[in-house]
Amino acid sequence: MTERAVADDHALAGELAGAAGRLLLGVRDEVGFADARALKDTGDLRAHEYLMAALAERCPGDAVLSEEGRSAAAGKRARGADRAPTGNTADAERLTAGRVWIVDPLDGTREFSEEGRRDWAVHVALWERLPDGGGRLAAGAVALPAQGLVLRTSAAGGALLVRGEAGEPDPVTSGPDQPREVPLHVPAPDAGKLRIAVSRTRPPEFVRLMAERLGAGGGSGGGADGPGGPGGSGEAGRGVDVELVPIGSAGAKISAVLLGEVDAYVHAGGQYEWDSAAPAAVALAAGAHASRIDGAPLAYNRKDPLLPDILVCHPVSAPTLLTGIRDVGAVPPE
Ligand SMILES: Nc1ncnc2c1ncn2[C@@H]1O[C@H](COP(=O)(O)O)[C@@H](OP(=O)(O)O)[C@H]1O
Ligand SMILES: [Mg+2]
Repeated sequence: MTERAVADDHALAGELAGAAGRLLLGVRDEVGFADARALKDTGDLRAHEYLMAALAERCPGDAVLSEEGRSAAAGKRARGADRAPTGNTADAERLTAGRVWIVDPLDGTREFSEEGRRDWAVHVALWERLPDGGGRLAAGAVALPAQGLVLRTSAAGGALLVRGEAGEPDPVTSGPDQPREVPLHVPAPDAGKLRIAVSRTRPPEFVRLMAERLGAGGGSGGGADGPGGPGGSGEAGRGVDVELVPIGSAGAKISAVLLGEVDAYVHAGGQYEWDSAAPAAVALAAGAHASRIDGAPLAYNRKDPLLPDILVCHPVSAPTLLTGIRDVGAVPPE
């Protein structure tokens, strides 16, 4: 039986993601931007080691699956490191564990190494085994250190936006008269418009095709919101004004959906459980739709952590997007 070392896993996820985020801001200051490889390696390793040590101390007995913990098995060390990173819980143990922390110590490593970019994140999620043998994301937090924000699940149910936890509070959005913690609900899109976040470096080709089709009023119109698009009038032939917005980091893109900066995130072609576990936990708690691009639920703590595609949006947009994705032939075969 796993010993529960904390009363509130949600607050702990937020605290650890925020602290790792502050540490990463310090690494940016210390290492600088002249050698991008050195900055990426140092950031990955330091945030990973911090989270591994903090989870071992605060939640002894829980299993951990971290992006950087894989390198330990391969005996890989970051440049300048005197040893390989602390390893993940062995697969045999993780796959029978009751509680598994799924963490990405630095998501959007490329953007972290580019001066001035704010689209990188720290992901901390908790997966919990259910009595029926299945599992669910029980808690999650995404820190956006360069934006001074943490988005996390709440013990009361729902999600919270916490300002100033991961870094300096943004002076535009935070001040003495602004509450530090506010409930977070995914906003509905404007009628007839869809801003879709895509990878800066690996945008799936089908998203552009889908945008063109939706813009031309195409699609099989299977969505509950009709062929006019999310919140649209549903008049046949009227297109949705689709804009593709390149953003780095899965966590930053899903946060952008929850903060109303974009309306959806669509990705395919490759990704792992740590890239989406924490942001998906927060998104679902904030009332968003989060699924595979064929509409199937996202499943975590599998033997193979590959989880190559994802759709996150307001539930009102999900039928249009799932239909649009299917119509351009992007749904992978079973
Ligand atoms: N085709 C692919 N294969 C493997 N990982 C991918 C991928 N596309 C995106 N990712 C991972 O998903 C995260 C977000 O990517 P992007 O910024 O391109 O949207 C990145 O995580 P890391 O930065 O932790 O490596 C990236 O490595
Ligand atoms: Mg990642």
